[in-house]
Amino acid sequence: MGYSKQDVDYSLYLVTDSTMLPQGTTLYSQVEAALRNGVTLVQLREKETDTKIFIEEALEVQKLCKQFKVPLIINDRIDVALAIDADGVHVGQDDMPIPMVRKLVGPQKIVGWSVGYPHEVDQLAKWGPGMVDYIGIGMVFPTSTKKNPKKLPMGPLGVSRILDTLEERDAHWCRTVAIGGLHPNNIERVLYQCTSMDGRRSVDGISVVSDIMAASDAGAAAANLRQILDKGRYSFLDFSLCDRSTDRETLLNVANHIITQVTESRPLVHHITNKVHQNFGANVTLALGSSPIMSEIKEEASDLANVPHAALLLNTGSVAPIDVLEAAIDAYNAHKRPIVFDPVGYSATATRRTLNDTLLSCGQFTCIKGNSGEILSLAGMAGKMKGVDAHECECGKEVLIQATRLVAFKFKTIAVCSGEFDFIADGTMKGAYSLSVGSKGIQAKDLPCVIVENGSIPIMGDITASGCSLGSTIACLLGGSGEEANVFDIVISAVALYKVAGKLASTRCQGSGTFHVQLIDALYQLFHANNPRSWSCNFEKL
Ligand SMILES: Cc1nc(C(=O)O)sc1CCOP(=O)(O)O
Ligand SMILES: C=C1C=NC(C(F)(F)F)=NC1=N
Repeated sequence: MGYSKQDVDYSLYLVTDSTMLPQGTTLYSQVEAALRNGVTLVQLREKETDTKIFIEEALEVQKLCKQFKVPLIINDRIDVALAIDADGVHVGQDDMPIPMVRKLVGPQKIVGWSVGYPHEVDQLAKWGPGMVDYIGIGMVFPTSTKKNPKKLPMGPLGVSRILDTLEERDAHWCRTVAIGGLHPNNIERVLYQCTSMDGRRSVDGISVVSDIMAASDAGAAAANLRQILDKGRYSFLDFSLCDRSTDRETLLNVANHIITQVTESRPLVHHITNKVHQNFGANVTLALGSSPIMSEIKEEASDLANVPHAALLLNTGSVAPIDVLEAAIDAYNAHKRPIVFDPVGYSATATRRTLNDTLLSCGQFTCIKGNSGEILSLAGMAGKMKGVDAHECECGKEVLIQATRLVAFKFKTIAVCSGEFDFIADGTMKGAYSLSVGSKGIQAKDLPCVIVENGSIPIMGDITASGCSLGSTIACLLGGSGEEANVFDIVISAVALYKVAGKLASTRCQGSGTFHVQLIDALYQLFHANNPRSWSCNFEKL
């Protein structure tokens, strides 16, 4: 190998499989086309091939790799790797133990290991730098390529957890690739979402089998993956994620402009929400000059996402089947339209936690909004909760600010923690992602955060769907905004509008029944007056 192990480029790692070759292609034609179009590392993985043929294939593939100066890794078969003097080997958890592999291949060869759990990183760290050079983190998404998988898909959150463990164990020498069900429709999201909490690590590359090996045009498939890797920006919205300073003056101007745009565009706000919220959410949406639709029909999700200015409010108090929710997330992500996610009762029960975790791993949300209990749980700070109900969470502002920033960072989203004080943090990083270096040192504590408050409104907690309808309000403003708007400003404007309306309604109502009606009136009046300068709430920019 004419280069040192440190120089290996893990960015686009092809793992071969001869059982899925399309008509008219061969193992060699697919590998060569892939090498010609940006693959930087090749692993020969032929689980069903006899040794003699495997050796012949390995020697042929080795010639191709040498032509393109790309290292060749042999999967599992240490004997074959030694026989042809390959550049390295990759072994799984049930294959030959790593220390034995290292002893056989010597210090110069690349040794890769399949890792699916943090405890396997603990072992790798114990062995130290001379053993494992890189790990394949998988499987990220479901895949039919790996027969009898022993692991469940871990999702982007699972990848981030492995990256965190590498950082915690200071395994700085170890490189990483993600693998499992990776395709053009989800790779940007993996690169964007999978960063360690210390801001220092993201995966060094992605590894694919079927996206290239089963492609009728392997060169085009590889080139497409290459451009995704080099792009460095996940544009999950068709409007900008540009940064904007949110001082009060600017913000009030922006709020006025956003409301004007909503008025002109009358956004379609697609609610998938719980039965209690449906009627009230529809009336809040209408009061805000927007058009509500409550649809839980899987087949129409794509048509609705395609309607100009559509936005999705996904409130997991809904009892819609999970495949409907996942289809809606896919549709709105595919159409680059905003999704507001309200993980109602997150972690209150194991069922809800599992449902919410599944949804969190299957898409990119523009905004995640919850009460303090939900946000603390999402942040992994549930220990700070006193009870599951928001009112009982008497933890201080500092803790809630920290939790809101952690949720924003973990999910690369605009996180909203609603309560007497509303906390809003921007973790979108303007959609930027980089291989290897994570968020370039930016951590949750560094994220922009704004506090909106307007005095306490106790009666807000005495009506149904008051929190859920903040979600409707955020979705209306996100749906109606134009391409130059900034998502952080839009969400802050929506939170402020809702807070001012709540306060106004609480001074006019005679009880919780009229509060409901007064809240809709206040939203209607504030929206149509469109005079944010008159809004009484305070902003604090941290
Ligand atoms: C070889 C392999 N290892 C996995 C793991 O999770 O360790 S998943 C996998 C197959 C990945 O194939 P595709 O890119 O076609 O989904
Ligand atoms: C099972 C595997 C898991 N990961 C990888 C790679 F991505 F290449 F590291 N290769 C494998 N064969």
